[in-house]
Amino acid sequence: MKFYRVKTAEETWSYISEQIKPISRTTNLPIDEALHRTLSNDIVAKEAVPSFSRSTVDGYAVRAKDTYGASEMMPGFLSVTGEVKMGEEATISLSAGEAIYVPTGAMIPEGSDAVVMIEYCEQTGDMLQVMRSAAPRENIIFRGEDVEDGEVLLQKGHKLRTQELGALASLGVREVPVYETPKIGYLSSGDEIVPYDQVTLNAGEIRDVNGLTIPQLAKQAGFDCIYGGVAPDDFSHYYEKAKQLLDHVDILLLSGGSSVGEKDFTTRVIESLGDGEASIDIHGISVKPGKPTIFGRADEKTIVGLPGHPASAMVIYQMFVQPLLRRLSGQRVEPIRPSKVAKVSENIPSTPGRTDYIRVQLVEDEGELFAKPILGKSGLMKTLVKSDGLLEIDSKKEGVLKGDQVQVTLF
Ligand SMILES: Nc1nc2c(c(=O)[nH]1)N[C@H]1C(S)=C(S)[C@@H](COP(=O)(O)OP(=O)(O)OC[C@H]3O[C@@H](n4cnc5c(N)ncnc54)[C@H](O)[C@@H]3O)O[C@H]1N2
Ligand code: MOO
Repeated sequence: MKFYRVKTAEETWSYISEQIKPISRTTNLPIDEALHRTLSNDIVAKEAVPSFSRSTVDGYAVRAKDTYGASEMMPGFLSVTGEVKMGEEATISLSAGEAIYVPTGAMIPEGSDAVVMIEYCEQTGDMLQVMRSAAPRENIIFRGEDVEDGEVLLQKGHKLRTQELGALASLGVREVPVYETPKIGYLSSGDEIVPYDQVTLNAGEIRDVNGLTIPQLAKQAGFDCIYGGVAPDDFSHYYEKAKQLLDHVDILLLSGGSSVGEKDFTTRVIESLGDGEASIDIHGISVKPGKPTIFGRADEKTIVGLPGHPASAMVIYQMFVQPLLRRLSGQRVEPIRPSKVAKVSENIPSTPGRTDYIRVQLVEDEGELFAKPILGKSGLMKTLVKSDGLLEIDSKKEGVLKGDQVQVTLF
């Protein structure tokens, strides 16, 4: 038995962005409940923001050209004809040679195209001395300068952060159409795996580490994840557990049994799931760690077979499952991952043709940041405990050299 349909890391990302479609269910949510959700439609502004031109300073609204040449030595003289009150309409308009007092945020009167700050003015009775010239548009936010009426403010697929919610609030949008969050199911497999809260172990048993780490990573990214327990290395029991879970979720994550051993049933389980078509699209990614990873589909739902080794499962989750979940939740663009630039502390060889994810610790030395490889087998959790992030060595390289500058993707 061999791996088949092995893909490179790049081919796997293309598969995710091209073959995986966002889940179709959408809902409308009040904006104060829509943080981190993804828009399922464009948001078109139905009004301009701001709806009136307003001053950004406390000062005098003027016609810019009336102030040209004004300086402390040669002030310009204007006559003050009134003031605009906060939150009220500017009822008077401004003519040549006139100035009207405006506080910060107040409406700019008709006829004015600039505001001179009070620091550069001196008012005596109705007479204003202006000691600095103002350029047209200076100190004014114009009507529609933030958002124009009819403008597409946000596009379908945009993930809503606090600043987007603020922009929606300014527009008076109270509800937004968003994709439903994909429901995730997670199931561990292996005769040796016991629940992680089991106090004593019998010979040969190990605790379900992935059953804790993977649902926690999903939770940290804002997804709900149903934990399905542990399936034994027995096709029909494994199949039954997976089938039950699949009925309630949009995506199923299976851990273990993804390799090519006699008891590695994950491929067969995926192929048998679903009432209609089921397929294995990827079996093996040319990466280290985590080569025995599976991407398949059954009943138009995505199923991922994660490698059993805990460090491999976490790396594959970070590099491939997380983008897959974002894609399923309708996100259009890949967000920028938090990363740090560091120098490699020692030569790290790698095999061309395979993308390596090296677990690294970031160490500061005399003001410089170094990426120190934490080498070790992918069954060892402590390699991840000691690490701050992953250094990717792409498949064309034979490694990185001591002193090379690299980007470390942080956990
Ligand atoms: N003949 C080959 N054998 C293996 C290959 C290969 O290419 N040819 N690949 C190796 C690599 S690399 C990995 S990674 C593993 C992945 O195998 P599986 O996905 O089939 O995982 P298992 O065999 O079920 O488990 C591997 C290892 O991890 C432990 N494990 C499994 N599940 C959990 C869990 N939920 N929590 C903690 N630990 C878990 C399991 O006990 C095994 O020790 O295959 C290699 N073999
Ligand atoms: O691909 Mo495995 O995860 O290296 O141990």
